[in-house]
Amino acid sequence: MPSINSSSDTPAFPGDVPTIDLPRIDLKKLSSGDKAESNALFKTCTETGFFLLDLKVADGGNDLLKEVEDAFQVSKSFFTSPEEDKCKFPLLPSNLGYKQMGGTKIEDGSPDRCEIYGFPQDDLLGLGESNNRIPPVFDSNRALLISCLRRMHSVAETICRHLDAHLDLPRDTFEAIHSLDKASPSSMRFLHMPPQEPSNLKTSLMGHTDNGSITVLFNIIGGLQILPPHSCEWKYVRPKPGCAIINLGDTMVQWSGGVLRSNMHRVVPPPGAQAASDRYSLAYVLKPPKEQSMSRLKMGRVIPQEEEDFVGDCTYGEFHSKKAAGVREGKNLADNQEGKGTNVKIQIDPQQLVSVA
Ligand SMILES: O=C(O)CCC(=O)C(=O)O
Ligand SMILES: [Fe+2]
Repeated sequence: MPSINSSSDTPAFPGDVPTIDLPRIDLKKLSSGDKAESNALFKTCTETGFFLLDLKVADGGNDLLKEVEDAFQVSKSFFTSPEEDKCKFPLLPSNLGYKQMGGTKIEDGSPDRCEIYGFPQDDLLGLGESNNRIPPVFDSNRALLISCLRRMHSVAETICRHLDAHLDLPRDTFEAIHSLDKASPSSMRFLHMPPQEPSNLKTSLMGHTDNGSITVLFNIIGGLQILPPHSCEWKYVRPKPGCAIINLGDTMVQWSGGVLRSNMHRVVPPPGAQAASDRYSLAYVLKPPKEQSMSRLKMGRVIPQEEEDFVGDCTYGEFHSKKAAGVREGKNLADNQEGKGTNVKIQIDPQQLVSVA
């Protein structure tokens, strides 16, 4: 397994593929309230909703990187176990559990090239009803996963604090919504994409916007692509050792009345020499409780109040089901939900849109 801290044991990411130059925000500076770093964070959250977060020198940053590396090993043990064993933990209606390779479709209606295990946060933290059956390899590594989850949640909280300030919201607005004390559908998502047959390369995970609030993503091998605002050309994100990739999800667009952005992204086979590598990723998907309202926040001087809410007054739980139903009906639900960066209608086949996280 390649290292998340250095690129020396990973085949090189090629220099000749189109990449997006995401800003690199320093967690240490954010944590100490650095103004310029905070402004850079807010700018990218309104433009693409994506950025790299440098963890290396932040307090606890290296501990998190080490734990993520260990968590990758745990997921590798799970994904390399026999299919019949993995299938004993099937996908639940909440999208948690094991999604087999090919369990969803890609743009052309063919099966995806990605297997996923979603570990519910509530189960890890002992909140709500915990009648989930957890695969033994994840179950026996709970201490590691809980520590890793708490660190990723704390990273998301730091981002929440800066967004509160820039949106002129009362302190702790987003933090309180996402408190670890409340039951929520948040999860740790482990993904595995094996190398593909070079003569038959297809999208591994189709285009989507994340339907939570903030995703803290770790990957080592390339393949993640973003469709930048006002563009029809997918661009690769070049993984940077020591950094997480952060992206905002749909709730942030709703609550901010479109000031923040949740951007379309997908995963394709790794480029160049990386194509022969197994690709593992870990996404901490921070979500609000199911009963949380999705209406835009009627506070502060930044969130526009004059327009209609995109999704009307509904709870997060209802929003989640509506989005999934819309996708089933073939409705393009991304074009008015991505936020400020969008002023052209993106032409995407509705079949490409799926609520994956
Ligand atoms: O594997 C990746 O790099 C991205 C995964 C992703 O977009 C997701 O889990 O929602
Ligand atoms: Fe995603």
